[in-house]
Amino acid sequence: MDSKVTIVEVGPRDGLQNIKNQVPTEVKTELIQRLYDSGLRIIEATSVVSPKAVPQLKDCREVLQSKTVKQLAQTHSVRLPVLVPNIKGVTIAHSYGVSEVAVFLSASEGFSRANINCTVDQGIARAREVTSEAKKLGMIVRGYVSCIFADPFDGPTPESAVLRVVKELLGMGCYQVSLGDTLGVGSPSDVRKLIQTLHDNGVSLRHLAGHFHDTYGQALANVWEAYKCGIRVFDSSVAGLGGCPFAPGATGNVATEDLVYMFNRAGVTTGVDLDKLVPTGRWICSKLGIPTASRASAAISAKSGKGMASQADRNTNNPAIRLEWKEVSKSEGLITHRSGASLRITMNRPKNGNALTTTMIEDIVSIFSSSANDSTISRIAIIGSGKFFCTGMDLGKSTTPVGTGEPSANEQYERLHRLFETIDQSPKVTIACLNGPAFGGGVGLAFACDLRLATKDASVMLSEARLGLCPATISKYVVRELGVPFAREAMMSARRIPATELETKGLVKAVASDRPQLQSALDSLLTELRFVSSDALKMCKELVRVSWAHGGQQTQETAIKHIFKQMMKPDSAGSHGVKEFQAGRKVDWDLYQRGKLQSKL
Ligand SMILES: CC(C)(COP(=O)([O-])OP(=O)([O-])OC[C@H]1O[C@@H](n2cnc3c(N)ncnc32)[C@H](O)[C@@H]1OP(=O)([O-])[O-])[C@@H](O)C(=O)NCCC(=O)NCCSC(=O)C[C@@](C)(O)CC(=O)[O-]
Repeated sequence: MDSKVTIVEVGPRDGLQNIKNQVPTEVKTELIQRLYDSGLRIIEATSVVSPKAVPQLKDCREVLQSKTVKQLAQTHSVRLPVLVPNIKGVTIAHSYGVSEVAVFLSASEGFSRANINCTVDQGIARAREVTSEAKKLGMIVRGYVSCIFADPFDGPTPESAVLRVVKELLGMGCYQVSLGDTLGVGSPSDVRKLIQTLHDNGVSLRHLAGHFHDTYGQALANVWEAYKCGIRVFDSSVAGLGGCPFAPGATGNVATEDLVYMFNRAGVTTGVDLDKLVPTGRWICSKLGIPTASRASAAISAKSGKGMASQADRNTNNPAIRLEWKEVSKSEGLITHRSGASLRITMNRPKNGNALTTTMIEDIVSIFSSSANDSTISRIAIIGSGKFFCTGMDLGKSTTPVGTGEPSANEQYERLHRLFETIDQSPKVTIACLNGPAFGGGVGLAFACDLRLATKDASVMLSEARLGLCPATISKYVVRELGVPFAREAMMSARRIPATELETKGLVKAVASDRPQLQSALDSLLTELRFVSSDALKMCKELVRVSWAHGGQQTQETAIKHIFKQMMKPDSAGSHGVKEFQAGRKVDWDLYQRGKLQSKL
């Protein structure tokens, strides 16, 4: 078997075409450069299609005339094909000096109509025209056939339909046809059967490429099977990005990193440097704010300790997620800032590890209580200043009530109970930002909150037993969040549990490399949360609370029914959200809330 394969990197086109938020042109061109630097030598740069159909790639002209693309094209060491659907696309591409285009057809009617607004026959006629024009202009043309195994609207695709389109594309002058499992539903046995049929009907395998999406986790296996059948060219996308806006439910392409890893292990040359490609995948994911879909990349990053950095990078590199915070109050040991509908409480006794004094406890309770009825506030974060998040109750000689007997013990119990219960019962989204270690009551603060972010140096320690105490008032929240076995072990060992361990167990949402990145991760999370309704989250919190406390009992059923009725009301957030969904609009719930309040004034 030939021990060399060619990879057609489709990340900048297929990978990005379905991303909702507009990716800046500079990011797209930097991605192309980085892919080139990783050794990829065929990179589909963009598509020149209707900006209404694919708004994400509406900056195709800017990409094509960018310094990066122009310089790369001049080196003649890389091919930068561009996807075009019609003569307009070829003409535009040609005017920007493009020397290779790709035409695309569907083997099935439903997807053809959705994707290019015509029947398969009309698509073939259009592709013939496009190919002929492109060749006249001196370009080479690649062909794609989509939906080789199934169509999202029509169901399974007959092999005869694929054969027909492949033959048409080759007949009109495409030098190669890429077989697209657009839905990502095929498995290796389907791949073998189809390739066999094409081969038996006179299609040379030298003219075929594989393009496998990974919806059912079969993409890499499909590549391997196609390779064993004799295919030597594969399309893939860095970090497994991608998906077609017209193929609902389909996920990204096979990840280039996984492909390279697999072929490297098999001694098959790809020309790609995995050590450079993996950071490229991490980088683009950080820019898009999404995790990688590449298993190889995740494993390699974890091994080199880069996984956490990538999480942090993902939260800091995006300039759009820096929020403006304004100080709104300051008291002994606490500073409160506000940004829109979010509050951030900073425990500010760094010299004492932010140990909780009576005043601090009362002030925290007061902030949470007053915001509970304030519909202009949707989210509350709590963070520490200095090295520690919070070292728990103040155990100073003159301040601690430990060992002082009944009346002060009762007072302290009431105070702590009120603190944790007020946070736990808050109808707002509550977020603990562990900027450093938390001990005892500090751990309680963290686990009475809904969500947690942490720096990599943060940790939690239920240190009480070392002092002859036990995590009494906080046990309610700690046991609920940690689960019985882990909570028992954490209490009994009184050991330091690092943020990374908490992250692995899903107890911390993200780990940042340092404090500035923690702040950035918080800003990013708060921004994400604007797009979920605070009313809906209040109901979600209630559902979780009731299933924890009364799971399987009538109380739970009654509460669910009550929440369900609230949700279905004509003036509910749900009623607005569903209408906006039907109109194809994404709701910024902070703006919605503000509008609602203004209309009441
Ligand atoms: C095919 C059309 C154009 C038909 O769209 P249409 O609405 O039938 O045709 P139209 O000619 O009336 O064009 C509509 C508007 O688009 C403009 N337009 C028209 N063409 C272009 C062009 N080239 N560049 C820029 N603008 C263009 C045109 O000027 C007009 O603008 P308006 O007058 O309304 O302002 C449209 O449906 C379309 O652009 N579809 C693109 C679909 C697409 O890009 N899908 C994703 C790629 S395919 C894929 O991902 C699968 C693949 C390849 O990866 C393999 C696999 O996995 O299967």
